[in-house]
Amino acid sequence: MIEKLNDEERAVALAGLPEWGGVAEPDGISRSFSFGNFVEAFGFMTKVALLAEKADHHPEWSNVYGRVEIMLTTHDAGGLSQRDIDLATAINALAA
Ligand SMILES: C[C@H](O)[C@H](O)[C@H]1CNC2=NC(N)=NC(=O)C2=N1
Repeated sequence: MIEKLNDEERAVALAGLPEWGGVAEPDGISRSFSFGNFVEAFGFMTKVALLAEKADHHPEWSNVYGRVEIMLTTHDAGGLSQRDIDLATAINALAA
């Protein structure tokens, strides 16, 4: 069973993900991505979807034209876990 990160683990993880901010409710992290148009944004979402499915860890997200908002939390743990940090790191690599 995956567990929530403790305060120290959380601080270390967030320091390594400066583009991501903490979300209180639900306990997680979020990042906003901007693309030039809808096709680029949706192409990015398609890549994230494949990553997420492979990891069996799925984002809560929204898209408006070229903007994609992603929030990561672990339902099974009731908050932020290492699985969110791993997925955020992989998403950052995709967006780089
Ligand atoms: C049954 C299934 O494996 C679980 O519900 C997985 C799927 N994707 C998930 N995604 C996220 N973000 N949190 C989870 O706890 C989670 N659990």
